Amino acid sequence: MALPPLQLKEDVRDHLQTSFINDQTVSELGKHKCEEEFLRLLDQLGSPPLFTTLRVNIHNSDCEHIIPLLQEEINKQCDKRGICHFDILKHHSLKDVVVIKNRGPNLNLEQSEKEVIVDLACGMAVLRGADVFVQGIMAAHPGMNENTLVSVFADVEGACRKGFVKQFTGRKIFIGNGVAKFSRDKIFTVNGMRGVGISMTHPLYEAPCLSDILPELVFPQNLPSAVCVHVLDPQPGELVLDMCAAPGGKTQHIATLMRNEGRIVALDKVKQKVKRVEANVQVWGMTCVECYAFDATEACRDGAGGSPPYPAGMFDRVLLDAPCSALGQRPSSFCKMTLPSLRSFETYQWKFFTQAVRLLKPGGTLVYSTCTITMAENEGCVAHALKTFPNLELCPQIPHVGGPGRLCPGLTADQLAKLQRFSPAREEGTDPTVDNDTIGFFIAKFKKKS
Ligand SMILES: C[S@@+](CC[C@H](N)C(=O)[O-])C[C@H]1O[C@@H](n2cnc3c(N)ncnc32)[C@H](O)[C@@H]1O
Repeated sequence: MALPPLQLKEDVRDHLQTSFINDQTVSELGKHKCEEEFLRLLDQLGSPPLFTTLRVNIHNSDCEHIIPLLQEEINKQCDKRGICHFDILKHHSLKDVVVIKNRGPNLNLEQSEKEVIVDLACGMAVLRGADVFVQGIMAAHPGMNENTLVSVFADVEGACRKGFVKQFTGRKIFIGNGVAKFSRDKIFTVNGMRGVGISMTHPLYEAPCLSDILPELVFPQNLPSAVCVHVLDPQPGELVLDMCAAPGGKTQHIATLMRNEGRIVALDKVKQKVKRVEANVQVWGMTCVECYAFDATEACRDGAGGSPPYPAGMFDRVLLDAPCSALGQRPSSFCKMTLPSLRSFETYQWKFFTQAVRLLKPGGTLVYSTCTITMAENEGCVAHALKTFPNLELCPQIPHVGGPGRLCPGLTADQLAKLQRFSPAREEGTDPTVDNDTIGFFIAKFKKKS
């Protein structure tokens, strides 16, 4: 293993393990297999997916036109970095997704004694193809000048102080080699330094760097997020609510599938983040979206009007891409979350869920999704929803490229088959594919009975 498994606080890990290795899973697979699967899951979460996916703008163009343009941009980038080109292919079933196979891990890289330490978020972005931006650099070897070859490490536990001079001996992981764009002095003494600080010429994992590539034509997005909006299946002319919209990737996708016809209400609690949603829909020329900074747990109020809150029974479709513990994100080396904060998501999500059900028209569609792996935030939430709201019916999903829901109390085999869980712990011996080597993600689709 080139990278260590995801490290969790002990009680969080125990909690997860107990819910994963439950009576149902043990009787189906046996305890040993369940334990192995859990370890595989933590291993995979520690490494980046081997595929990069981008959603393309099929409102103004199509894959046939966009792939050559994208190929040209990415080839230029590869030539600049001195790495081989990547092939870009259409996804086998999603008409608006293209796929790039990354490379790695490169286990033959020699490490330089000139080390650069970057913060964990920066390190995780590098593992998915980014360069090191100056803001992410925590420490650098005193002999680092412009064009010095350096080895880059991520500070796993956030223990390195900015500008630390000696060699950092805390927990760190090697993420590749690169060339410094500035001297150490400049990075730590000149105010307001920005831009690429280390160009990653030999990263542990090679993937294209996608920031700002053809923003009006492509949107880098994890595959399950794109699947989620296809499952919602919004139609031109409908009234759709995106309850937790920022940064707006799914809002942009909903607008595209609606061919910019109809009305989408996009809410997010954080005002600054709402600007990102606006920018992401504008860059694709979408004008059917209204964005509001609003607390979606209070989005339904009788007698309300044209801006939030809204009256019950108003929306044709609701997407609840809920705030969650985000334990499906990859790569992820270390999670500081405590057990009480992990557990707090279940109650928080329920507040959104009850509002979503009220806001939906009879006959309307609700899609609930998370980017986490816990049972309580996923299958547990669905079981609770079906018990609480007899007027909700669980629906099959199209497309269904992930696996079924995970065995748990309260859901039948038929119901689990209607859920879509993307689990990075793919079965032992199976090759990674774009559909099984993803972030951890969960989708449930409901219909409100008339
Ligand atoms: C999983 S992210 C949504 C990602 C988004 N759907 C996308 O695809 O780009 C969850 C979002 O919920 C927002 N959020 C958290 N609490 C909220 C609340 N009470 N009301 C509305 N949005 C909230 C967060 O700010 C965050 O942007």
